[in-house]
Amino acid sequence: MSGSIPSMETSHDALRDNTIIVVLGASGDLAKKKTFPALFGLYRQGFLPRDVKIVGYARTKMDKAEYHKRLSSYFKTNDDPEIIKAAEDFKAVSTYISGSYEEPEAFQVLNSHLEEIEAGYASKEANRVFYFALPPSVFVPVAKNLKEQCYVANGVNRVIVEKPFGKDLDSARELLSSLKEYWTEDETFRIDHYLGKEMVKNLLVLRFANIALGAAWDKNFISNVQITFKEPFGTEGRGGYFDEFGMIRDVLQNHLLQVLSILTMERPVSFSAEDIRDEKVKVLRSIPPIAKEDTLLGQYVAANGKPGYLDDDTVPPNSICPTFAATTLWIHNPRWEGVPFILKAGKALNEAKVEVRIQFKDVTQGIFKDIARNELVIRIQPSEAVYLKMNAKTPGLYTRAMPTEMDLTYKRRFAEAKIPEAYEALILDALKGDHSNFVRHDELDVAWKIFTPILHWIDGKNGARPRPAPYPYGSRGPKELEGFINKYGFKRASDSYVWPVTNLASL
Ligand SMILES: NC(=O)C1=CN([C@@H]2O[C@H](COP(=O)(O)OP(=O)(O)OC[C@H]3O[C@@H](n4cnc5c(N)ncnc54)[C@H](OP(=O)(O)O)[C@@H]3O)[C@@H](O)[C@H]2O)C=CC1
Ligand SMILES: O=C1O[C@H](COP(=O)(O)O)[C@@H](O)[C@H](O)[C@H]1O
Repeated sequence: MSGSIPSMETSHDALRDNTIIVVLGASGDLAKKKTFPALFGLYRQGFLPRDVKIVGYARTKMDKAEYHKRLSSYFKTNDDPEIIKAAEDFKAVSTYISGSYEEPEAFQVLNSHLEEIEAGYASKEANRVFYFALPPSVFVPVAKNLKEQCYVANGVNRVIVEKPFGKDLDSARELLSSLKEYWTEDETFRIDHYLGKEMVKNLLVLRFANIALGAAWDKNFISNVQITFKEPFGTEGRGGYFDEFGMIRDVLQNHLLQVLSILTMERPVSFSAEDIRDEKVKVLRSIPPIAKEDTLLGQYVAANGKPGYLDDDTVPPNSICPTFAATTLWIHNPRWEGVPFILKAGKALNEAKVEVRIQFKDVTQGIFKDIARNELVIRIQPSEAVYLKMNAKTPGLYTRAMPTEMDLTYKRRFAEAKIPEAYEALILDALKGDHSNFVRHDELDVAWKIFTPILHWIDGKNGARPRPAPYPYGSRGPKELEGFINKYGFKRASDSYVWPVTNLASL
């Protein structure tokens, strides 16, 4: 079939029936905001295995009615009878067990509950998928207890684990090796939810299915690349968690580095998980640890009636944790030598946006004076879009060039398409046994190697801790940002550029 990508569409170990999905930490924030809504979305669209059962597990004591009431509050039904009916059906296949994360006896109770469900299966095959919506402090005891008390011999067992995977290279290695004592790499699905985002998944196709783009994808044509994450809100009550990690561990070391690796890797031999991940690891290994000089840190302060980071009661007083970070990475390989990759992310900024901006080099001057550079912008969210900023003749009886764009805005081009939620896509991949969009152990190792020295410097491991530059809540970031980006050769578009539709609400 023209345009199909065969190895992406098939999978060897897809779970089609006799499957229980166990959500551990079912009372928590992630379960509420992402895991259960995604499971419900998949259930409603008929993507979960036939006769699936979903079991919640956490310490909080809840009876069935209370648990079901909670589940109902997690789903948006929009008063649509079809969705309301699906929510009732989903609750009918959902049960809850409360128990500790440390005690084997509690997991024996969970196992008995799972066996009761499985006793009703027509065949002996039984598959169990365990989703860790849990704080990392209990990852290891839960992994151990599940393996020792809840592992089935006559079927497939899988664990889906959430970040953070450690705080630096040593702690990540320790965590990985502890989990590996109980669960094999093949059974483990490490989520980085950016790998489930539609536009991130599109990067491979954009790059390798377009010969014109592929031909210009190197140091000969590209001047600099920015990968930007902006959130318009602060930590707002999550400061306790955030302060322990900071912006680099929260977003750059995982989400933005994943985007960078797909953007810069060589063409994989096939779309199989290992071929893709081999190439990602290879390019990441060509990146040396980030230098202090290539780093800009910031922390938001009160402005426009909004509180500063230090005004959040859950943040330790006088914290110098960065809520904004920009770092420049260099890839020492023949394709990318000398091209700066600027990764920047911040909380409490002026807008919500995640995008990749690839700025091409100047055209030869002579017939043109001060002509704008081409830029390829890949907007990951909100409102997925790809647009190429290019120069064109202004229509009329004179010859003048103006910057314009070729624009692929999804809502216009694919008006009828439903863009899946990242967690829906990833849970479905885990059920199919497809690891392509999950993080392999060696990817994680090399990612931490790149970031650990700069994180240790920020943590004050080798001397005084750097103070982040203040920036007002709702601004574009620290005032030093413009100079920071310009020093890597970025040239801002001239004032004559008319930006493409930015009123996303109108699309
Ligand atoms: N929330 C989010 O938006 C995101 C979260 N994540 C990751 O997902 C995982 C879960 O996050 P989240 O749901 O926010 O976490 P929560 O703090 O909500 O914890 C989940 C559940 O774990 C139990 N729990 C909480 N603290 C402890 C503790 N100290 N010891 C033992 N059990 C505890 C609680 O259940 P009970 O007391 O009932 O057992 C709680 O409901 C984390 O690894 C997080 O980093 C990743 C991306 C986004
Ligand atoms: O992992 C995280 O990601 C979210 C942003 O996710 P998005 O899908 O809304 O872009 C971020 O808010 C959070 O701090 C971080 O832990």
